[in-house]
Amino acid sequence: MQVAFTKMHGAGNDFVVLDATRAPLALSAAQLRLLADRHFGVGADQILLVEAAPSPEVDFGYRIFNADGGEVEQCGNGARCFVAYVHGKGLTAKRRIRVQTLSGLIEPELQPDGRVTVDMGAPVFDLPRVPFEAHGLRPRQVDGWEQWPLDLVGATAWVSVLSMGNPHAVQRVDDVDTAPVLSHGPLIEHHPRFPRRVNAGFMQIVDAQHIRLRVWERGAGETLACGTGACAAVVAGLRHGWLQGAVDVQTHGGELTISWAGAGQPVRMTGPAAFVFDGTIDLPDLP
Ligand SMILES: N[C@H](CCC[C@H](N)C(=O)O)C(=O)O
Repeated sequence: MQVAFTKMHGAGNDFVVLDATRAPLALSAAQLRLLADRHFGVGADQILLVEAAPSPEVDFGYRIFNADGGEVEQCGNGARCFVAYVHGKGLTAKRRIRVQTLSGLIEPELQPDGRVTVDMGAPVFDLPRVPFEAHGLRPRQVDGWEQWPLDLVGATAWVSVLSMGNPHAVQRVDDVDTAPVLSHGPLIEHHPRFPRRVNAGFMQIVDAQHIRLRVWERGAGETLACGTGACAAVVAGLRHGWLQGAVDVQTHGGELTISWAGAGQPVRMTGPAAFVFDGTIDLPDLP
């Protein structure tokens, strides 16, 4: 099957974007994994599907699949690329669009300087909705908010737990360059307390308005940037009282700016979105 695609990235978090607005596109998990494969396919952290509006209240549908082929609820860097894609490809003349995802409505907006701002919706702290199974665990209160102990092999990670539509476990570290991202990241991702797995964030507080962040992503491994991970880290830092106001998040792939006005309010993320190339791939039928 010939599949046309566009390769994009948001701060180095890279995507294969597929236009399914004119005809539905049903790919198997094996086909999605092949598309994301950096040796046998195109290569990407996630596959983004652009779909026709599922209801009159929104402009488009937006589906996200990790490199492992699993569908997920939200992708922040992808949301910025999404609006750049639909505007750049002439699918809309709007610069602010309403997009339906599995986890709800988001509103990305193209800014005059080419960066994109996204209303990512409000964070969720209700542990069963993350989901996180806390029964039998005793949290510790750190400054303004709780952290939960995760028993890893021979170590305990104390994490702040929340959802940005997708699950996040954020821990504070002294130096992201020496943080155990590659060793502890997969252990946290697959920890039994997270029945749908989890994205593992490692946050270094530089000052009240600057952090450095690395994220081991569910279904993709360490990425150069994670938009929802940046939102989750800043929300955790604000709740703990370590951060204030709009926060610049430095990742290996670039810089994001995140702000949150508090409980029940949406998180706003601003950052880049880049086109890389268009292509087609002859995708084999893989069940
Ligand atoms: N790996 C994530 C999905 C992609 C999120 C990330 N690429 C972003 O920019 O938010 C998950 O399984 O929830």
